[in-house]
Amino acid sequence: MPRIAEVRVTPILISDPPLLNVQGVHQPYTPRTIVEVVTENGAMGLGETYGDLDYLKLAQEFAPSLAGAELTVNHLGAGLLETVRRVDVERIDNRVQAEGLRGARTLGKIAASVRSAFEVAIYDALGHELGVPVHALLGGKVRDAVEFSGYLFYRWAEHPGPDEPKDDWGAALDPEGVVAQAKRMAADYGFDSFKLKGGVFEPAQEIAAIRALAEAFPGHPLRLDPNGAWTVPTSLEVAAQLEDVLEYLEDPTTGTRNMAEVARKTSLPLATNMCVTAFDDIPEAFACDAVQVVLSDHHYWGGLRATQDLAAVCGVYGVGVSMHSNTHLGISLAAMTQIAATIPDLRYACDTHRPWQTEDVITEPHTFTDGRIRVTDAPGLGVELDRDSLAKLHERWVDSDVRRRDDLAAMRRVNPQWTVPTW
Ligand SMILES: O=C([O-])C(=O)C[C@H](O)[C@@H](O)C(=O)[O-]
Ligand SMILES: [Mg+2]
Repeated sequence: MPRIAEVRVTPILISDPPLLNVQGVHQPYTPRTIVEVVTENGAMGLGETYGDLDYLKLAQEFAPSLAGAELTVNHLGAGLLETVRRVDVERIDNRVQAEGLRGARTLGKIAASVRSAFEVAIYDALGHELGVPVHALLGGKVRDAVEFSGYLFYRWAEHPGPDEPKDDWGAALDPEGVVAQAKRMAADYGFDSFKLKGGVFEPAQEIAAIRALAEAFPGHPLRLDPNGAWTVPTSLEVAAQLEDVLEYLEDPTTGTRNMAEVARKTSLPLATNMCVTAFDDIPEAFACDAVQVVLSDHHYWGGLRATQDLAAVCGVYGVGVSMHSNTHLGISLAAMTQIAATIPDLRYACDTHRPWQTEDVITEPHTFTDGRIRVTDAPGLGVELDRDSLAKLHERWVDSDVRRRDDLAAMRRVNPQWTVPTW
């Protein structure tokens, strides 16, 4: 087996538009961590994960231990566990508000997210060593293209501060704005299905937005995701009103018990990237049929093989599997596409934030045809690092004091009284 010669971990800050969710609003810049694994033969592999300070610290502490190791992935778990024990957990910052959008915040999930960046980078490097795509290393693709869904957000036209990044999407704060956004996504990317990020306005307003989408796109699969903003009665009320047009309802409420109660009383499937977010969550949630679709995030599920394991477990229980997304760049999108290509029973189009990103660290950001990304057979992930861009985005990180994503703090810049709402 070739050995790893060098590992580099680079924190960056990327521009992010003012997208609204139940926590608040995306900050102008959000952190990501980029991992490079270089083999003794000069092959290189890339990985990407969350960039909040605790993830970064763990990645930085773990990286040196890989120098000289074999280019394989099975030793990653044990090595990382050792690092987790060594890192002073007290120093790990515990106030990351964005975590509320992806379920419980646990050290296990943080470690899994860090592991995933190294796992992906090792598979990428191995693919380059062997001249085969990552999907071949994972058993082979079962489809030539992966379908994605248009991820719609209520949003402001601009961030509130001067000299903050801008884009040309404009505001979307009512049903008309949401439909206009969906039309542009359909025209530019060919998406067939749409997910609206809810939990922003009163449920009645979000029901009206979904109704407007159903009218503009008759028969197209629609989803609504308020990130657990609703009580059980509100969830049931919304479900009753949208039963005829939603493909699934995503995390209407929080907690296994509440989700199970909603699931028992609606015919709509419930999807989640908040209720079942780790293997430990599965026994209880599946036993009470709390969720019908698990939306994986290969970062916090622990990597590409873990995502395949998740799909296998879901298959046994008749639970659907698909993918949620979080502000990501092209390395993670390449990884998502490669892993999605290997999962036989992928019944739903995956989420992606790609249309919202104006920057990337790969030389050729992905394009969509008919809402799909072609599964490349090029070696590794099939993407190339844009060194200039990485350096520029790292410099931004060095010059800034933003060290975590914090949608609540970003909203409080505009509304100091802001608290996370529940309906
Ligand atoms: O499906 C989800 O809940 C997400 O994609 C989580 C994200 O963080 C989303 O809420 C966002 O970008 O605001
Ligand atoms: Mg979600």
